[in-house]
This record gives sequence, structure tokens and C-alpha cells, in this order.
Amino acid sequence: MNATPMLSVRDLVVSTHKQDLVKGFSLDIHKGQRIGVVGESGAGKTMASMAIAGLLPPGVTARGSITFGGEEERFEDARPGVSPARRGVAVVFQDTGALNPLMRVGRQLDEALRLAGVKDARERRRAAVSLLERVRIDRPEQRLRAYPHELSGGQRQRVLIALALACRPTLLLADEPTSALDVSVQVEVVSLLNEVADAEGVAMIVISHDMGVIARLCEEVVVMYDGEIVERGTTGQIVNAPEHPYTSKLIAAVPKLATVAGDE
Ligand SMILES: Nc1ncnc2c1ncn2[C@@H]1O[C@H](COP(=O)(O)OP(=O)(O)OP(=O)(O)O)[C@@H](O)[C@H]1O
Repeated sequence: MNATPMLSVRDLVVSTHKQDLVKGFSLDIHKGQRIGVVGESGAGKTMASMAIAGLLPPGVTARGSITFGGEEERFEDARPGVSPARRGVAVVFQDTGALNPLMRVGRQLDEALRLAGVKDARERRRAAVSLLERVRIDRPEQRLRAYPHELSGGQRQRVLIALALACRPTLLLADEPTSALDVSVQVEVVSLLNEVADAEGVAMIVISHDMGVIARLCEEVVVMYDGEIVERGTTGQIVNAPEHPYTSKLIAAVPKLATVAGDE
């Protein structure tokens, strides 16, 4: 692994005025690396990743330091902003209303590409078609005219991945990228994320309550429980020899997981 991580998070604490939601989160990720953050609902996975992306909700603040692309930002009960250095981070949300239901897919991609600095409208149109091709959506020209409800759940998740790729990220934060999908479609989206990460060379932080999804996507895993990291290691180590009882519980919830880790 090369020496300087692309992203370094140190002692991140995320709080409301009442309580700490994340109680000291540290993580390094290198170019092209894929790290999973696993834990049950409410463990603080989303809050940690939203702090990294500069997208904490109102009333939630952060303490600690985040270094991205060599630029360190320190926070003292502040909301991290999206600094230019952070522009290389994109978030893939889960398909539960993340797309604007009133806007055609093409318009949403056009907007994302405009924000990413593509000035020429024809160039944006070409780029939108190419993004849909890269996420393996068939008949891309036609899909640009579709509204989200005219697409299947799997196709909408693909569009969300295409939107994330529009800003040419170096780091993708995928928050429960498959949770809203049927099992067979989950498998397709996991393969697509693997394919995209390989082809584009992006690093990925995958957040999920499902150790099975993480094991298929990531070489390293961080386990969160009640706002804290309770265990970390390679996927093989965590799956085959978990040290924390909570990790064992997460693994037991996925019956075929030993086979998945064995396949790697
Ligand atoms: N906007 C908010 N304001 C205040 N507290 C919040 C807000 N959103 C979430 N929380 C609280 O923060 C804690 C951590 O939530 P977080 O969403 O990070 O957990 P998670 O591990 O990602 O779980 P899930 O998969 O359910 O989102 C929870 O106790 C949750 O109730």
C-alpha cells in the first residue's frame, strides 16, 4: 500500500446538542481501495460518512480532522463544508427518493454535469449518454427522457451511480447501495459497483448493515457499534475470525458468508 492515503479521518466525533452520534472515528483510505463500514441501524455509519462528504444535516456538528487530497480540515463543533479539495467525493444514496420524481433522468444528469463544470449543452448530452452506458442501462438515449417512476428499482440505482460518477470522483461513498432492491437485483448492482470501481479506479467506502454486501465489495471492513469502531481488519480476517461478539452476530445474520470470503 503506498504511503499517503487519499483520505485520512482522525478522531471524528459527530454530535447533536444532546448526544454524540459518532464517538471517535478514524480511517485511512488509499487510491482505489474499498473499505466497508458495517453495523446495525443507528450505529452512526451514515453520520460518519456524511461528515466526510460535507453533508451533515442541520443541527449536527463535527469535531476532529479530515484530510483529503493533502488538505487538512479541522473541525471544532462545526459543520464540515464542501471545500474544493473535497469535490472528488461523490455519494451514492439508496433508491428511496434520492432521485427527483418530477424531473426526467436526462435533466438530472444534465444538472449534475453542469455542476461538475461541463459548460457546453451538447457535450453534457453526450456525457449523459456515456454515463448511462457505463452503468449498463440499455437504450440510454431513450432513458434520458424517462421519469424515475418509469424505471425499475435496479435501473434507478444505476442512475444514482451514474449521477455520482458525473463529477469524476476519486472517492465514492455508497450508503446502503442495495438495501432498497430485490435480492437478484442486489447482486447485479454489487457487480456493477465492482466493475465501476475497477474501470474508473475510484476508491469506495461502502456503508451497509449487511456484511454479505460488504464482503462482496470490499477488501477491508470497519465494524461500528453505538457510534464507535469496535473492530477492523481485512474482510477475510473479520469474516473468518471475528474478535468482537457484535461482529460475530453480524456475520451469523448472513448464512452463506463463509463461502463468499472463501471465494475471494
Ligand atoms: N438529522 C439527524 N439529527 C439528529 N440525529 C440524527 C439525525 N439523523 C440520524 N440521527 C441519529 O444519529 C444516530 C446515528 O444514525 P446513522 O444514520 O448514522 O446510523 P446508521 O448506522 O447509518 O443507521 P441507518 O442504516 O439506519 O441509517 C442515530 O441514533 C440516529 O437516530
